[in-house]
Formats: sequence, structure tokens, C-alpha cells
Amino acid sequence: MGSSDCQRSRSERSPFLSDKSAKVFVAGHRGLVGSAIVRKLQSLGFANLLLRTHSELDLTRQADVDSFFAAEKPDFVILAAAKVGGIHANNTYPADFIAINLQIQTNVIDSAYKHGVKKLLFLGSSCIYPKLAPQPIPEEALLTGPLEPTNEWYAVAKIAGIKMCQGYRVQYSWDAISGMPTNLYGPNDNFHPENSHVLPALMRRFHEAKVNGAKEVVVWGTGSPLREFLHVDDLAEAVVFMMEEYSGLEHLNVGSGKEVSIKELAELVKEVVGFEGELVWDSSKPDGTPRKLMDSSKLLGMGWKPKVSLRDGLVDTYKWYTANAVTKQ
Ligand SMILES: NC(=O)C1=CN([C@@H]2O[C@H](COP(=O)(O)OP(=O)(O)OC[C@H]3O[C@@H](n4cnc5c(N)ncnc54)[C@H](OP(=O)(O)O)[C@@H]3O)[C@@H](O)[C@H]2O)C=CC1
Ligand SMILES: C[C@H]1O[C@H](OP(=O)(O)OP(=O)(O)OC[C@H]2O[C@@H](n3cnc4c(=O)[nH]c(N)nc43)[C@H](O)[C@@H]2O)[C@@H](O)[C@@H](O)C1=O
Repeated sequence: MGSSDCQRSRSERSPFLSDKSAKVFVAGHRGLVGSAIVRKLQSLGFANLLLRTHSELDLTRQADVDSFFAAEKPDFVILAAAKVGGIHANNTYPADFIAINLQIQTNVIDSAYKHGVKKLLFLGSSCIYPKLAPQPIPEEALLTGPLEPTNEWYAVAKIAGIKMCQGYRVQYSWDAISGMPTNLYGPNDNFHPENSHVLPALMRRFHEAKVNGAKEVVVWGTGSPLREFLHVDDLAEAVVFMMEEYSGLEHLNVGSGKEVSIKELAELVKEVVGFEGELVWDSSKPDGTPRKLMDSSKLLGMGWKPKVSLRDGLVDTYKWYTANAVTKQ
């Protein structure tokens, strides 16, 4: 901190949608979330998106991030770059999940503030809440109990991101907001066999089993955990909505309000993919948190509404997977 171009008091809200020539930096634009946000912004006519791949700008490098902001002076920032993964990756690489996420978000948030960005949106995750939070989980449940052990390092980094946005808002009247999405899926997801989230992992496993004529597919855990899934296009609409409509201290939950058990999800993915064999449950793998349905009534009350059903979203994602991901591997 302490740069001469710090803007110490920016209490005025800056409309987002009225100027489509504004420079918007979407960090992580090739990921599941960032790519959906780019599609949405392009469809709205934003003509000046600022995009950098990981190899062009490593966001863990503080000096590089600061030089980028000094040179480019974005008007708005949407922070969708992070070290992300499913239950196995979170449990296996805890140092990466806490260190990389703290570095990326600290560098981007601080440089954005110092170089005059009008508004920044930080994305966290539903794993910030206590393992045994009341369901559906209201925003107020944050920091009221112990975290789920399989992802506590990632969760602590994400909680720090919320608090950093709040700290800069309180101290500098800077318009930094946070959205906490539930489990997401859609085009450009990570389909890695071990490090991905459950939905893309199962889609790939069922697809490969179908293509190879396998009789069974292994699914992790007991199948009893409940999860809430949101199509990433619905999240992208929520992001744009929050950029335009929300300017507050508290983070906002972003969920579909619909939960399914992992067993129900596995059956649905199996059906969409067209695999006809059996499911085998590997209970040596962790279940993770038993349930995490978010209470998204604050955002819903402001006017955002999810549109994509889980079945339609799965069909759409499987189409994308067969057209894109399969040929890449
Ligand atoms: N996926 C989900 O289910 C959920 C995601 N979220 C949140 O949404 C955000 C985006 O997640 P998602 O799109 O799924 O993740 P992805 O892994 O699909 O995308 C993350 C993006 O960040 C980039 N990135 C990672 N490290 C760096 C770095 N050091 N420098 C520059 N770029 C980097 C990646 O580039 P590269 O691949 O080249 O490294 C990639 O483009 C995260 O904050 C995540 O917490 C929240 C809830 C659920
Ligand atoms: C978004 C959220 O994602 C992570 O939390 P999670 O919800 O537990 O994520 P998950 O998608 O990996 O698993 C969901 C459930 O599904 C089961 N499961 C079955 N079979 C497979 C399988 O093949 N792969 C995976 N990954 N899970 C499987 C698995 O055992 C678990 O019971 C956080 O670490 C954190 O990153 C975060 O915020």
C-alpha cells in the first residue's frame, strides 16, 4: 500500500452496465467461471475486456500484477482466477490451495484499489461456511463454527478474500464486493479424473466407460452427501447483476436453491451420458461436508433468478464435453 495514486475515498457507486466501453479485467478468463463471464459480457456488448492468460500474467507475482494495473488502469475487475479443485485436490494439496489463493487475491485486490479501479467483485465459495452450518445456510453463518476439514485451507483463503474486500470498503470507502457461489458446472469445466469436482469427474468417467464398453463405474464416498449445483451461465448473470445492483459490505450467496444427493446426481449423469452399466461406491474416499444448501434469498430478493435446470444444464455440458474436451485429451 501507500502508492501516490491511491484513491482514498471513492464512496460514489459507479454504474457498470451504462458504459460498454469501460475496461473490465476478467481475471481467470479461460476457466469455467471466467469464460462464462466473458461470454455474458460480450453478449451485452462490452468491447474493452482486459484478458491475460496465466502464462502472460502470473497473478501470484505481486510486482507483475502491480505493473499490469499501473499500465492498463482497468475500470472494473472481476476476480475469477484461483487455484480450484474438487475434494481430492483440496485434501491433497493444502499448501497450494491456501498459498496460491491468498497470493492471487491479495495482489489483485490491493493493486486494483491502488490503481483506481472503480469496483471489484471477488468470488469465494460455499465451502467458507462451517461444516455443520444451519441449512439453508444464510450469509450470517460465516465464522460461526469449525470448517469442513477436506477444504479448510481453501476456505480460509476465501474467507480472507471476503474480509479483505470488507476492510478496503471500511477503511477507504472502496467498492469491493464478494459473491459466494455454490458448486458450479458447465462448459470449460475441469474434467481431470482425480482433481476435478464431482460433476465433470463423473461425466468423463461415464463417457469413457460407455465408449470402452465397461460394465461398472466407481463413484467416490457413500453417495449420501447433498450438494446444490448451479449452471455457470446463471452465475455469470449473477455476477453482472451484482456488478450493477449491489454495493455492500456483506458477501452474497449465489445458489440454485435445489439440492440433490451424490447418488441422485450420479444416476442423472449416467442417464444423460447414456452409460448402461452399474455404479460401485468406493467408501474409502471422503464424503466431505454432509450438506451445503445455501440460502440465496438476499440476491433473489434483489431480482436475480437462476434459469437452467440441472437436467438441461447436464445435457448442455455433455454436448460441450463431447465436442471439445474429448478431442483435447
Ligand atoms: N468450480 C466451482 O464449482 C466453483 C468455483 N468457485 C470460484 O469461482 C472462481 C473460478 O473458479 P473456476 O472457474 O471453477 O476455476 P478454473 O480452474 O476453471 O479457472 C481458474 C482460472 O484461474 C487461472 N489461474 C489460476 N492460477 C493463476 C495464476 N497464478 N495466475 C493467473 N491465472 C491463474 C487459471 O488459469 P490456468 O488454468 O492457466 O492456470 C484459470 O483460468 C474461483 O474463485 C472459485 O473459487 C466458487 C464456487 C464453486
Ligand atoms: C465447490 C466445492 O468443491 C469441493 O467440495 P465438494 O462439494 O465436496 O466437492 P466435490 O465436487 O469434489 O465432491 C462432492 C461429493 O461428490 C463425491 N464424489 C463422488 N465421486 C466423485 C468423483 O469422482 N470426484 C469428485 N471430486 N467427487 C466425487 C465426493 O466424495 C463428495 O462427497 C471443495 O473442496 C471446494 O473446492 C468447494 O468449494
